Amino acid sequence: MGLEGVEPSSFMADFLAGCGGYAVVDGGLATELERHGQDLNDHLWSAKCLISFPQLVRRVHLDYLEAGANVIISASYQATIQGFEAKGLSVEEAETLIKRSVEIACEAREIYLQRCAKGYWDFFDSPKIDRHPVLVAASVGSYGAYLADGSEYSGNYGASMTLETLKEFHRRRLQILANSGADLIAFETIPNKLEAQAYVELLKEENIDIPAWFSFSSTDGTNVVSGDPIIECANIADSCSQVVAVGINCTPPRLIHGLILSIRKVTNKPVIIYPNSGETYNGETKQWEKTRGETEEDFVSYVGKWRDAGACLFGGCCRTTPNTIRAISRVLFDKSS
Ligand code: MET
Ligand SMILES: [Zn+2]
Repeated sequence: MGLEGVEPSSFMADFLAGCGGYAVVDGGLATELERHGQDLNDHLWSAKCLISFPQLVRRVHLDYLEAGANVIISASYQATIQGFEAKGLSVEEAETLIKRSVEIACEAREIYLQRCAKGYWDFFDSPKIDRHPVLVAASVGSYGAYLADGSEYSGNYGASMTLETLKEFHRRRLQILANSGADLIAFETIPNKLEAQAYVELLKEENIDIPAWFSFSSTDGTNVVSGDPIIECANIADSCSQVVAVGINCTPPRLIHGLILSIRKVTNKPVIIYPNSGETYNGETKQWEKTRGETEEDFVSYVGKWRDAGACLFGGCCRTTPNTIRAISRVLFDKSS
């Protein structure tokens, strides 16, 4: 199926065509930094690494590119001016770090493309990789991700939360990311309708001139984490002409198929999915817990089914690794090695 029946904007259509019909998105960033030994048990999460170990952030982006990713997502998910200020940084320093997150991803792309041009990989006898188009997506995490109090996974911001408050929270970072050299904005792990609406209005009010994707998360396969129906959320994304893909991230693989079908009922925009490993994050203990024993093999065995259901962009979220991405790439492009 793939692109059949889908009318993406020319931006996404051209990109997908250049990738061979489907695109591979990277895998978990913060959890991969943790796997490399970083202690990110902090309100800033992956953004902490922008300060303490930017070379590692670049290395992980590069690992994902080598694994076959066509899209890498910047380490700005939890990088907010308000969060950096709370750590004692000035507004100027915070803004520089947010911009830097995209620059680091662009540097990784540059290194990768240079290596491809030089045939570096053949020389080192690494798995052969084709030169492929690469986009840098600037990550925007939710207000709940900034709060780092679990509301990222409940979508519950309290009765007094308003659209205007959310817009003001996100406005400045979005302006910075839109002018950072990123190809598009990745609004990730959106937990409720209100925040999706805030993003739509901000894209318009701020005349953001790069495209965006909207990606929601779910724990029941029908609603996003707040309980708002995925269909209503996808409708909001569909209403915005700058949105070039709509989908799901940081959600267990077993729920993805049904969610793709729901999203496709209300939009013809390309569907993006990048599930987590199937483990569950416990906000209190701040640990990932095994749930139904989903393994990497299970994850990858779903990919063909997700493609048949109409998804066009495939990657991984928390606790997935470059190995997951390599396997997705093999399934999609039928690579023998
Ligand atoms: C909680 S979802 C996190 C998404 C982010 N792009 C990351 O991988 O770190
Ligand atoms: Zn995640």
